Amino acid sequence: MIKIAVCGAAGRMGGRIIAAIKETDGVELSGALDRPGHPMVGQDAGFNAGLGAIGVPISDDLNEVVKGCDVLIDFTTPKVSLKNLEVCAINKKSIVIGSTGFTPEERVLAAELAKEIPVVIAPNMSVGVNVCFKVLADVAKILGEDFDVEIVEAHHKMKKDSPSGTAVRMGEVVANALGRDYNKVANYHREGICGERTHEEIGMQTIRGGDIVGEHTVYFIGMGERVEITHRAHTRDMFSRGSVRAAKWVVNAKPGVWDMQDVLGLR
Ligand SMILES: NC(=O)c1ccc[n+]([C@@H]2O[C@H](COP(=O)([O-])OP(=O)(O)OC[C@H]3O[C@@H](n4cnc5c(N)ncnc54)[C@H](O)[C@@H]3O)[C@@H](O)[C@H]2O)c1
Ligand SMILES: O=C(O)C1=N[C@H](C(=O)O)CCC1
Repeated sequence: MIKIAVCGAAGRMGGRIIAAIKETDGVELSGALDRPGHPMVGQDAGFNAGLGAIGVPISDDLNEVVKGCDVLIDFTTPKVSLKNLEVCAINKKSIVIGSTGFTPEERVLAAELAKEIPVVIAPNMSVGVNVCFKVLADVAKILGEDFDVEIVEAHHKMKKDSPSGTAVRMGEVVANALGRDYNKVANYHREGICGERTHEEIGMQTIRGGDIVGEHTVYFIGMGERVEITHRAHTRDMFSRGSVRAAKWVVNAKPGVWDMQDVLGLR
């Protein structure tokens, strides 16, 4: 039985991950963690999952929760995830990180901390989005330089980072396939007389509102036709099931940073 602890247990994803652990064979919830001072600390973790009491209280003691697990699933913020990664490395535990909004410097630090333990970091744990990542590279290569690339994403109004981690990854996949440097060609802002679109840029547009779970469209726009690749999430459950699948996979992986392409065998 693989012992999984969940960090961010009082959050939107935390509740769904606890529910996914409960429905999955071969795993058990060993601990649940949220930030010191959160009103749900001390309460049973099953309530946020809609399960009623399951006998695992939400703790604010990171070291104790990590010591009691084989793998930590963490959906919080980049800064919290880096701290969790450090504590997992000290205790030789695996970790699955779903938090988004990492800066390039934070990604380097994560890779440094992952030298001793296996780590999955993925901006999107759904099978559908990961298939999109794979086909986007092929589509970009086939359509080539004659098509302009624009990415539009939409999420709920509580989301803190922008653009989404998934949209950034889609931009990186397309830029790599076209031999461009994503950080140089991403255009996050158009306003006023900003001039014609450059050939190489990848436009990134963000919509925030209500309870949208997550939608991403990559547009390949040519003269006379366009191709659109869209993914729409209906619930958070395929992110949470993906994170449990990653947790079962990562406990047998070699040290280093992996992502869902590795977990799903899509590389
Ligand atoms: N990879 C994916 O598939 C995927 C899917 C959905 C969301 N996300 C990402 O997951 C993250 C969380 O999303 P959410 O909608 O659940 O957010 P949320 O705000 O509902 O939940 C985050 C939780 O983390 C807790 N937290 C904050 N600081 C903490 C600390 N120091 N220790 C322990 N817990 C702490 C918060 O109290 C909160 O309960 C975001 O970065 C989001 O973009 C990723
Ligand atoms: O709800 C969120 O927040 C989501 N974040 C991820 C991202 O930033 O790509 C995945 C989709 C949901």
